[in-house]
Amino acid sequence: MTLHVGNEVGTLRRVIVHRPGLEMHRLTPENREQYLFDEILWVERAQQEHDHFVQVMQQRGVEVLHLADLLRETIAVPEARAHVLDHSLDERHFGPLAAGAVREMFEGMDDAELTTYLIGGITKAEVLERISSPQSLVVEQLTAHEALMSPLPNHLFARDTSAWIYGGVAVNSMHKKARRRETVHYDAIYRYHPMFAQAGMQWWSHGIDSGPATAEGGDILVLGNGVVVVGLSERTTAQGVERLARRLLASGEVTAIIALDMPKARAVMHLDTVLTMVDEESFTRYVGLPDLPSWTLTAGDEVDGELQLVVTRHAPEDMDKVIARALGLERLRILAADQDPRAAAREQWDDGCNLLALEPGVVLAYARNTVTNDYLRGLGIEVLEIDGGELGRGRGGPRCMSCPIERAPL
Ligand SMILES: NC(=[NH2+])NCCC[C@H](N)C(=O)O
Repeated sequence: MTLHVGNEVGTLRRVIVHRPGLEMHRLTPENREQYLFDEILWVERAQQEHDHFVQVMQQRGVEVLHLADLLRETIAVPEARAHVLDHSLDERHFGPLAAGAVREMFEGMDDAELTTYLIGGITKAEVLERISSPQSLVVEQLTAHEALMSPLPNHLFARDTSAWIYGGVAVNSMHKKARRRETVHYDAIYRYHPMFAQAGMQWWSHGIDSGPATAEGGDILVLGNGVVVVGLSERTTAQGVERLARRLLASGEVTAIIALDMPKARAVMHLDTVLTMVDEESFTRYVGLPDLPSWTLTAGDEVDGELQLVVTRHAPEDMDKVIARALGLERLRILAADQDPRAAAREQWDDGCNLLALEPGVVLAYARNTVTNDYLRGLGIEVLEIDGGELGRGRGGPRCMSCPIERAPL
């Protein structure tokens, strides 16, 4: 089996997901916003919904890997364990007084326990159950149930933190502080986990040291035909796209990157909240999305060993044409149910456009978006539904909750 994602809709073979756990129990009405959730979750129900999500994929023959298993198996490698702790626990976060003692505490945990707290974060009270209080202003000023290490509830949205693009992986630098430590986990998994360490894939980016040059997987669509579409969004910056584009184009695996200039707003925080692919020529597109200006990036000359990029601007009204041309199509088939703008906005907010294709013309969707789903069915598309009443509270649907690592070619 090869790790390769050369398109958005070819038969999905292997995918990484994350089942909600301890980290979701950490969300409160006070902190949910800081953690990018619009509501707190009924965790047990969210887990049931997630189990169903996984089951639907498995029934279609998809091999589903769980982030927590991958992380646990990764930190079983001593070098990987040290790498994760080095990048998770430095004194900028814990202060010079507590950092040593906290590190020792984590080093003493077995792989399963360490995995739980790396993802779930740890409170002051949980630390003091294990070690006597270090002399530390950082620890001192927390109340018992405040987090000494923050939880990572957005690991649920596996799509964003790493993204497979053709024969390589981009380990992404995350825009929001609440998500930055997620990158450490994926970085370690792809470097050290036995499934990936010898796989020989390309690394399109090392988010762990990319800082403000952010790019997130929800903004990246691998169209096929050597083309990638990227959203310049609330989360993905032009700097991030340039860095990614340079490596992609230098490899020769990618011939063009189309960057769409998106509105910067929470409701459309990533491109896949408004545009996803359903089959080789069809896209669901949110009707409220205006035509966007775009740029095509292609390879230029090499100057002093560095590939220069050619940047070509396109007018908003050419958006679909630019994408169609790159795909070698006459035109795109744009799918958007006919409904009043408020109803359409409600379904977009509930991830009606955030579809995960399991094969061409077969998509996974939240059941609540009845108008969109019925409309797609009317066009002969097979829509597999899951409940997302709880899962959707952090604003993400089936596409966001999945990180494909292998898809069949078309
Ligand atoms: N690819 C996506 N649309 N991801 C949705 C991510 C939602 C998450 N709560 C965030 O704000 O980051």
